[in-house]
Amino acid sequence: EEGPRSAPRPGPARPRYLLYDVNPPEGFNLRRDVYVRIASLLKTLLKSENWVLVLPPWGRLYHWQSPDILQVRIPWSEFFDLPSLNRNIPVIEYEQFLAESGGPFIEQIYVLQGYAEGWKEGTWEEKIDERPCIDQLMYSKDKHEYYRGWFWGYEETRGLNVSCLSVQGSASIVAPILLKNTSAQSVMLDRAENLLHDHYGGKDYWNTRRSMVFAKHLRVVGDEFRKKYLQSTDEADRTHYKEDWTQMKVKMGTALGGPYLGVHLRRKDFIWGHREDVPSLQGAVKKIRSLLDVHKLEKVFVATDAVEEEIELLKKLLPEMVRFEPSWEELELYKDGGLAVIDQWICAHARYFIGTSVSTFSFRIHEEREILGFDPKTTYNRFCGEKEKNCEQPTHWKIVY
Ligand SMILES: C[C@@H]1O[C@H](OP(=O)(O)OP(=O)(O)OC[C@H]2O[C@@H](n3cnc4c(=O)[nH]c(N)nc43)[C@H](O)[C@@H]2O)[C@@H](O)[C@H](O)[C@@H]1O
Repeated sequence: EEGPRSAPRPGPARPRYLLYDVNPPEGFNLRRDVYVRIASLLKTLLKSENWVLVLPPWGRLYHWQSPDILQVRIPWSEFFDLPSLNRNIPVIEYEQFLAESGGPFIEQIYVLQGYAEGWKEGTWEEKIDERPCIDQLMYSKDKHEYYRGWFWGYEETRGLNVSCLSVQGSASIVAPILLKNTSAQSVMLDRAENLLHDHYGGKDYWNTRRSMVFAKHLRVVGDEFRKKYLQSTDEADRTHYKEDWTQMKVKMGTALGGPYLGVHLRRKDFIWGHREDVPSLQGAVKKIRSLLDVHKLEKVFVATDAVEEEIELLKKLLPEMVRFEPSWEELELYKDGGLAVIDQWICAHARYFIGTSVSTFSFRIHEEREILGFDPKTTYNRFCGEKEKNCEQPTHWKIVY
């Protein structure tokens, strides 16, 4: 058999486990980006040893504020298709790690941090060193000398060793430390967002990104909504999807998209900071109306995290807007993460898309549309703030196969 699935795994039969976590305030779609960085580290490790990536359970995210539902210890399979991830790199869920490794212990934890002294201007160099911890540790020793920590809400998990690594560089810079400086069977990198991409926008980047296929049950919900409320089907829209991402390679400009405008309107913390690059609701609606006109579209699908008051105002300003409004049962079933996926999936299938400045939620929609084969002109668009002088549009990151 050919392809990444059959890639040989050198080394002993028993794998070593790589775990990671991200700074608590970071959101869902920033975390998806950190996964891509860690996946390229794992690819580097696999060149010399047998490693498996343990997927960090989702939960306790700042933005997941829906009341009355418990959103911790959520496995990746609730949002993503595990077989698809496994066609890129070997991954397992945390529960499987617990079962396989026989215990709640993570042998070595490295907390990644910057350099206390910063760096001198104009002298950027990649480096990594074991250093004293700068910030107060989020781990503490219990009476048995084991380390306790957040561990994704798994209260029985313990760390055996915790130390800090000052790092300035791309993900694979950690590889020599994992291969030579430690013999721990399981190693966790905390604050993994401190690592940069090995090669942003390159072939490995896109392979990993393409492997992050949304879970089928969420895609089905999005597809049914498109059909029912937006007259959008894959046949009519020329968005042909293959379940196996390794078999999918669409020529740019092939996809037409459904007869609607897709909008991602990020609010909450994006407006609380009074940022110049985010529009008022009136400004956004004005832009939406002009786009509907230019592209001769009648329907507009809006994905937003706006608070109830703002939604009410939006409804007044734009009565024809279509949104995915979950019932209580749907919310409980899909959770805030699943609703984000459904919104993104519907925006990804629109004839034309416009998003919010520097929101990773919008960036992930750009990528999804790039995978589906949309003309970049219909994708890399964002709202401008009313007072913004130089409203630069998002960069086109061309897919590489
Ligand atoms: C200020 C920064 O903002 C960054 O947010 P940004 O890139 O927009 O995007 P995310 O990292 O996804 O975080 C925003 C979260 O808010 C919710 N959300 C935002 N827009 C929508 C929407 O249209 N529909 C639905 N269903 N949910 C939405 C959702 O839970 C999403 O994961 C954070 O990642 C950083 O950690 C930091 O907080």
